[in-house]
Amino acid sequence: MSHYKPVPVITVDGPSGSGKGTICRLLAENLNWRLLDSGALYRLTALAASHHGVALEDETALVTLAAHLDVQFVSRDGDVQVILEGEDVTKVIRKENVGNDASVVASIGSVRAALLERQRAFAEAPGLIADGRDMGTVVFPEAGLKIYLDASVEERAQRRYNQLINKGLSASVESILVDLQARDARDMNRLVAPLKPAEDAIILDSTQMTIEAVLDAVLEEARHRGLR
Ligand SMILES: Nc1ncnc2c1ncn2[C@@H]1O[C@H](COP(=O)(O)OP(=O)(O)O)[C@@H](O)[C@H]1O
Ligand SMILES: Nc1ccn([C@H]2C[C@H](O)[C@@H](COP(=O)(O)OP(=O)(O)O)O2)c(=O)n1
Repeated sequence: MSHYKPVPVITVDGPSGSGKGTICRLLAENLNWRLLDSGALYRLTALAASHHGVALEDETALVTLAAHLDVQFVSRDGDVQVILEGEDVTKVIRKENVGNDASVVASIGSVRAALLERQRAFAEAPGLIADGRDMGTVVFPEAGLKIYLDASVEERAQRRYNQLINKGLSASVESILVDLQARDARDMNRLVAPLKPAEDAIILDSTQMTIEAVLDAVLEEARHRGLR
C-alpha cells in the first residue's frame, strides 16, 4: 500500500486586478498553507532582463535568465520580501511597466517551460495556494479546487487606480484601462498556456463582491471538498 498523500492545492487564476493576490494571501493565512505568487516569477524575469540589458525579444537570453533566477522570498511580519540577486525588489516588481513587461516575457513558451518545475516545487505540506494565469490549466492540473476569479475591466481599472493613489502615486483610470485591455488580450490570446478557466474551475465574478465575500466563498468550497 502506498503512503503517498498528495499535497492539497487550491489554484486561483484570472486577469489583472480581479483580486487574486489579495484573496490568495488571505487564503494562505487562513489555512496556514504556502503561497505561490507565480506572476512574481514572470515579473522577476522581466526585471532581470532590464538589469542585464536583455531585450524582451531575445528568447535565448530570457530563457537563461528564467532558468537561473537568483531569487529569495523572505517572510517578514506577515509580508513577503522579494530579493533578486541580493537586491530588495519587493516594490519595484509591482510597478505597472514591470507587469506589462512580465506579460510580454510570459508569452514565450520556452520561458514558461524554464519556470515550470520551480513553480511545482512550491507544493509542500500542509498545502499550497497558487496564484496566476495557468495554475489550474497547466501547472497544477490535479488541484483539488480551482477558482477563476474575474471582474469587469472597468472595476479592475478602478481598483488599480485606487491602489496606486493609496500608495501616493499619480495615475489615470483611462490609461490603466487601456493597459489592462492590452494585457488581457496578450494573456488570453497567446499560444502557450493562455489565460482561461480550467474546465473544472469555479468561476467567481468579484465585480460586485467584497473581498470578505470572495474569501468566504472559496473557504466554503474548500471545506465542502474536504480540503481543510
Ligand atoms: N472584491 C474586491 N472588491 C474591491 N476591491 C478589491 C476586491 N478584491 C481586490 N480588491 C482590491 O483591488 C486591488 C487589486 O487586487 P489584487 O489582489 O492585487 O489583484 P490581482 O492580484 O488579481 O492583480 C487591491 O487594491 C485590492 O485590495
Ligand atoms: N501564471 C502566470 C502568472 C503571470 N503571468 C504573466 C501574465 C501577467 O500579465 C504577468 C504579471 O502577472 P501578475 O499576476 O503578477 O499580475 P497582476 O497582479 O494580476 O497584475 O505575468 C503568466 O503568464 N502566468
